[in-house]
Amino acid sequence: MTTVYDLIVIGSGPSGQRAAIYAAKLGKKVALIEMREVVGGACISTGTIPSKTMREAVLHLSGYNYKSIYGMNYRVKERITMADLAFRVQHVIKTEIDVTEAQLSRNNIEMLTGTASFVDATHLKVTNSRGSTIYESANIVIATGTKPAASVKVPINGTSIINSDLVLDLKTLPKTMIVVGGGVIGVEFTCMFAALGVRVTLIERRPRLLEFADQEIVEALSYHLRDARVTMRMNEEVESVEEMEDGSVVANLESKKKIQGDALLFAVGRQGNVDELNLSAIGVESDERGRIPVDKDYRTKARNVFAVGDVIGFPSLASVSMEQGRVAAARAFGDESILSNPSFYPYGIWTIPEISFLGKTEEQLTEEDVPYEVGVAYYREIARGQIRGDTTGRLKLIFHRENKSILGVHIIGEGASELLHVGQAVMALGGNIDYFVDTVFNYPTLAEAYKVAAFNGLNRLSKFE
Ligand SMILES: Cc1cc2nc3c(=O)[nH]c(=O)nc-3n(C[C@H](O)[C@H](O)[C@H](O)COP(=O)(O)OP(=O)(O)OC[C@H]3O[C@@H](n4cnc5c(N)ncnc54)[C@H](O)[C@@H]3O)c2cc1C
Ligand SMILES: NC(=O)c1ccc[n+]([C@@H]2O[C@H](COP(=O)([O-])OP(=O)(O)OC[C@H]3O[C@@H](n4cnc5c(N)ncnc54)[C@H](O)[C@@H]3O)[C@@H](O)[C@H]2O)c1
Repeated sequence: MTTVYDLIVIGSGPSGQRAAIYAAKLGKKVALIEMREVVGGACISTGTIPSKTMREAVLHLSGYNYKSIYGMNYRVKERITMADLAFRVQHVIKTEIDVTEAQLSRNNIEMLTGTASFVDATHLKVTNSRGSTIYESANIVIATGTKPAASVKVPINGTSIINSDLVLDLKTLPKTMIVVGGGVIGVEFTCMFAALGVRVTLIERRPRLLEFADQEIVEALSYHLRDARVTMRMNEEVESVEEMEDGSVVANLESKKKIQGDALLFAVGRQGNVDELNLSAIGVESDERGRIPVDKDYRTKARNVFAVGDVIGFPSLASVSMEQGRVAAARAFGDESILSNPSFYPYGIWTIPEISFLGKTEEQLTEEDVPYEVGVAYYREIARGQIRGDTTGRLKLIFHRENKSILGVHIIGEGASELLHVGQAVMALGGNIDYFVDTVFNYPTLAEAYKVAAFNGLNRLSKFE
């Protein structure tokens, strides 16, 4: 007898978990298929959680946040090892897995272990070491995520040539490191290794890093990278990578340059996990990056099959993936109550210093001929900035010149990702820049930067009145 469910979700990362839990809350019979031994997806095992925990350990042990107060030689631990970083990461991974398992279990979600593939649009085959079983469901959510993109010309060996899944497998901290790819992953790890004193060369084929972020903020980040002795090679493409006899690594660039380092991190994007799914059985095709096309409700061409999270492409964030999972599960059962607006989705980039933003960039607004003005607050003018020792951060508000509605919030500096949510709430609730002027903020806090930036912007406007 085939077991029948109301919803089957493939993949237990953030998007799959939220889809499964939302459907369970609607009283549906739900199963979650996961091919790994543990739940949580790339988010908990190899992506968000390990990298953000590693960053926290780097900041703490290197004393990074206090160097401007106690001097450049201040550090909590003299010789930081990869084992120091891995120790903290393993602890957080374990607790996150426990929390996730408990959530799934108390919502009565049935866990099926194995690799899922489509038989047709309502039947899935799940294969594990004990064999294959067929399950049936009227609705299916694909939440299979991504893996690091690979190249035959880059021999990943797990010791000196690695991808982001393998960073914590490095036995020792290299003295010099090559990072290929100036996207979020490449830049975040560049910052962490540079803060540990590693001399990093970052190679990016485009003219600038983090293309989707506001240019002024990226320029500020580039200043910090150079200050941390990072060499940036923009407009350069890595063609192949070689292991040398002495154990070092050489990146061969298309421009015929050769860059040598003790280790190389290959971070040139991600590839959707679609190979095992047998998508042709349901008439769905993925693109060359393994991304599955969907409509605004996350339905694929097979109308009862949804796809959410990284496997559908940009922005590929854990935060957004969770929301996509929730929306897809709701739509599968005709629930239109979730009114999620992608224009208010935030971006948090955990560089050092961190960057966070939402809404439009100055470049986008210029392109769209929107009349805007900008208000900026520098952390060095904010008492909390001085107290925390971050005097280089800044918060930029972009607002409409005529109705003063907020069009974008862009922050670089300590606490940026948390601080952004103040601007997000005001934007989402339809407030304008006057809100910040008329509101009393706790003092001394970084949130005060909103008020300073609003005054700065309004002062610029008043020059035209
Ligand atoms: C290094 C790194 C750092 C990141 N940092 C951040 C961050 O700071 N903030 C942020 O918001 N996002 C961050 N992200 C992105 C975030 O991790 C992803 O957006 C998120 O994990 C996507 O969730 P998902 O549910 O789509 O897929 P995943 O988390 O990838 O989970 C997919 C699951 O599906 C399973 N699966 C795949 N195929 C099958 C199959 N056929 N059968 C059964 N199971 C299958 C996989 O085993 C996996 O467990 C980071 C990513 C990386 C790589
Ligand atoms: N803080 C966060 O939210 C966070 C953190 C990490 C990852 N992520 C997600 O993970 C996803 C993947 O990140 P990513 O950085 O791997 O991918 P990406 O696609 O964002 O960046 C890859 C970069 O590598 C460059 N590149 C490609 N081939 C190259 C070559 N041969 N030589 C030199 N440069 C080359 C590309 O031009 C691009 O800028 C992102 O979409 C991101 O949303 C999010």
